[in-house]
Parts: sequence; structure tokens; C-alpha cells
Amino acid sequence: MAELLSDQEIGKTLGTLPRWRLNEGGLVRVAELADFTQAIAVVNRVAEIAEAADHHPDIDIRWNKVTFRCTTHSANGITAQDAALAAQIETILQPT
Ligand SMILES: C[C@H](O)[C@H](O)[C@H]1CNC2=NC(N)=NC(=O)C2=N1
Repeated sequence: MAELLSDQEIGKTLGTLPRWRLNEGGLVRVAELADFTQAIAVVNRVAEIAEAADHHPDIDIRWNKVTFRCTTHSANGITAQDAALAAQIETILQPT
């Protein structure tokens, strides 16, 4: 099973991802897109990388706002896979 990141490692990860925060055992980012269509387009791109990595974020879509939450369900917390996934999602979100 994947190992949980230490508090120090989580702090370091958040230092490289200023738009992400820690919330209830997950790395969380709220993105505001132009409209629902754009929100779905971003979610579809994230779905592709998540499938490729076999590691999937929790996603909440509310019209033009998308909340991504990266946590490892099987480990019940944040692992290196979540840090990597958050960094990849951030690349997709870069202009927002
Ligand atoms: C069988 C498959 O590898 C697992 O169910 C994967 C899929 N994606 C996953 N994603 C996340 N975020 N946590 C998991 O524990 C997880 N498990």
C-alpha cells in the first residue's frame, strides 16, 4: 500500500502549488472557469490523466466552479500519487 506523506512533505508540496490547500486529508483546488462547458472540458482532460495514472481525484462541479480533491482512498490520506496528480491538474488549469 502507498505510504502517507509526512506533514513536512505535504507542506513542501503546498509550497510548490500555491493555489492548493489542505482540507480534510486531501489536497484541494477550486477552479473557476468561464462557464459549464469549459468546466466539463477541463474535467475531461483531468479524467484522461487520472485514467492514465490509475489515480483519480474527487471532483465536484457546480456550473463554472470545479473542486478537485486529491487523496488516496486506499491509504486514507495524502500520498506521493496525490502530489503528482495535483501537479498535473495544475498544469491543465494553468491559465485559470
Ligand atoms: C483498482 C484501482 O487501482 C484502485 O481502485 C485505484 C483507482 N484510483 C484511485 N484513486 C484514488 N484517489 N485513490 C485510490 O485508492 C484509488 N485506487
